[in-house]
Formats: sequence, C-alpha cells, structure tokens
Amino acid sequence: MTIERLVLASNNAGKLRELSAMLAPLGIEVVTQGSLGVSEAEEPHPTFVENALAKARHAARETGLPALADDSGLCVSALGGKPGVLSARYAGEPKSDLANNAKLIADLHGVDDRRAHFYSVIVLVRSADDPQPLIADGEWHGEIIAQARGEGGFGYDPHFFVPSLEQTAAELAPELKNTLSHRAAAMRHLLDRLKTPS
Ligand SMILES: O=P(O)(O)OP(=O)(O)OP(=O)(O)OC[C@H]1O[C@@H](n2cnc3c(O)ncnc32)[C@H](O)[C@@H]1O
Ligand SMILES: [Mg+2]
Repeated sequence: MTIERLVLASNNAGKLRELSAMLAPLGIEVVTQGSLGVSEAEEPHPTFVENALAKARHAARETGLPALADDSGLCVSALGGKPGVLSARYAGEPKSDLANNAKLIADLHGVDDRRAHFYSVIVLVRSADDPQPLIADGEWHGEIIAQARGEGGFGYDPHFFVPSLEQTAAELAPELKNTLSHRAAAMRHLLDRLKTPS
C-alpha cells in the first residue's frame, strides 16, 4: 500500500503530537482533520476497534484522503476494565483530563489492586468504504498512583506509573513514551502491515 498523504482523524492534541512524531520518518504528508474542517465523529460503540474504524471512515469520507484513527483508553483491573472506551468522558461532559483523573483516583480510594493498562487500536483506511482496513493494537501495563507526577504526555499519564522505570508516563521523555506506549506498539504493528505488499 503506497500512501503519499493522510489525514489524522483525532481532535486530541496529545495524540496528534504522538502520532505525528511516529509517522514523521515515513515521508508521508500528514494533515490533521482539524486543519481540514472535519466535523466531530460519533463514537457510540462498545469496542475500541469499532470506534477507531468509525473515526477513520468519517475523516476519509469528509476529506477524500486516506485516514488514520486511534481509539484508546485506560482499563483498570479493580474497576472491571473501566474507564475503557469511555476514558475521554469518564467524568462526563465537557471532556476534562483533570476531572477524569480526579474521578479515577476517587474511585480507587482504599483499593489495593492498582493494576491498569492502556490500550490502543489504530486503524488506517485508504477510503471511507475501504473493504480492507489495516488494524493494529497495543497495550501498556502499569499501576495507578494517587499522587500525580510529571508534566508530559496527556490524559491519565500523570497517574500511570510504570514500575520497571519507576516513573509515570508523564515523567517520561516524549521520545521514550513514543517507543514504550500502547500507541507505539499499535503503530509498530500497523507499519509492519503497511510494508507488507497486498
Ligand atoms: O477521539 P479523538 O478525537 O482521537 O480524541 P479522544 O481524546 O476523544 O480519544 P479517545 O476517544 O480515543 O479517548 C481516549 C482517552 O483515553 C485516554 N488516553 C488514551 N491514550 C492515552 C495516553 O497515551 N496517555 C494518557 N491517557 C490516554 C485519554 O483520556 C483519552 O482522552
Ligand atoms: Mg474520542
């Protein structure tokens, strides 16, 4: 599959930064859906993969370009996998990282089991009705800590502690997060598939 230009189907500044950095070495021209005036896609589905597909198809339909979307979230063991697909709006509307983190920490008050993982599905469609979308996923395991640490990243990163590094995702240099994260793993798998002729 040869792609010269694609639209990033996300309105999340943190994600756009990370995805753009990961795609930079490929020599593909990357444009954000915001710069092309794409309307906000619905994300009504119970699974990450369905929401990622919906976002990618929507951006491809509105721009006529190949589109890449990420649907991701934080899955906390003691909360039965929540906030999961609802991670962006865990504390309700309007979306707020601060409010989401406050709710997460309140929900885990007094809970010993702090295990959690981030999950990302990245979907690439060549056109809105592409019958053969490229789909890849990745996970990143860690623990939720009550005290926020670090200024980097976005979303739940200040509370996502990686024991092997003794740092939160927000304390990691962006280049390091971009090699270790759920999104990095999904992107690696996707790019492997992209390189395979079909
Ligand atoms: O749908 P788009 O426009 O891409 O932006 P979004 O923020 O709504 O994205 P999602 O619907 O995929 O929701 C993902 C949420 O999961 C959280 N999240 C995902 N990846 C994360 C990461 O790398 N670090 C911290 N939080 C993350 C964060 O709260 C995101 O808002
Ligand atoms: Mg979203």
